[in-house]
Amino acid sequence: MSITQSYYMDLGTLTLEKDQVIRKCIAILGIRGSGKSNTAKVFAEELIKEKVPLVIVDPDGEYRGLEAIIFDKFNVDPEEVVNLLMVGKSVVLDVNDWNEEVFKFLTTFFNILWETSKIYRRDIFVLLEEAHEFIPQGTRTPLSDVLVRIALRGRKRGIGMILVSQRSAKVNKDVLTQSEIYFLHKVVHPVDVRVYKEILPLKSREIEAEIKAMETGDAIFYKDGELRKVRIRKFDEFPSVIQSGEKAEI
Ligand SMILES: Nc1ncnc2c1ncn2[C@@H]1O[C@H](COP(=O)(O)OP(=O)(O)OP(=O)(O)O)[C@@H](O)[C@H]1O
Repeated sequence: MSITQSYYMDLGTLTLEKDQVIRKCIAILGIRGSGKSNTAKVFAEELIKEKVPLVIVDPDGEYRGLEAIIFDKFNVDPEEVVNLLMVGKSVVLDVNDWNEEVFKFLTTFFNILWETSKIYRRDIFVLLEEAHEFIPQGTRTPLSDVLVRIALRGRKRGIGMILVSQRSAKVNKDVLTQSEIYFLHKVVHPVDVRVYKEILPLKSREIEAEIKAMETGDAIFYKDGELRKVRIRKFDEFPSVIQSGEKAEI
């Protein structure tokens, strides 16, 4: 007798099939403390369980406890890190100490990832925490250029993207409006509420009422015209199986 593999991602009151999410662009938005990083971590954890590796760009050192290799020094060959992804390992790039070296590393890394995925295609995800910092609206850098290209054209090469941001209005508009799945946590600022009004097919009053009632972990889930209020489960910071919680040395 064989054990059937589960292809379902358990996110709390929401269950998604892996095939519904791979190669998609997913936006997770909300104010500080609304639970968006928790949502992103739960999502990442479920992808890893389904053998879909991620590269997580983490400016706040929040992505501990995942089955992933953590880099916080960038004197490594970016190609080697791309190769880890291509063999199915997830990677956290802890970019807390932001400087020119990190910027160059990320730019080179994502360009190599883009080129490699043309030849050696496998389903992977790029997760950008504080996405407005990397793909801002109205400003271009060599890094934002390659990330926007991946977000908009990555699907054909197997690359999905997860954007996490507390400043919806400051994220590159093309990428945000072309996202295919949204987790919209609480927002307060009228500029960010307006972004939700552009995304959701609801009346302004309805959106305002929904947002007002939201608590930490609550989100509006929106995908292919389907709209649901969901509650995301809490990420377990200390899972029983940690393959690599230490700093990476390669
Ligand atoms: N679904 C949830 N159930 C229970 N607790 C949650 C949930 N989501 C988040 N929390 C808790 O709320 C706090 C804030 O969560 P989180 O860091 O995910 O928010 P955030 O929106 O990403 O904030 P920030 O922008 O500051 O990172 C954390 O202590 C987290 O454990």
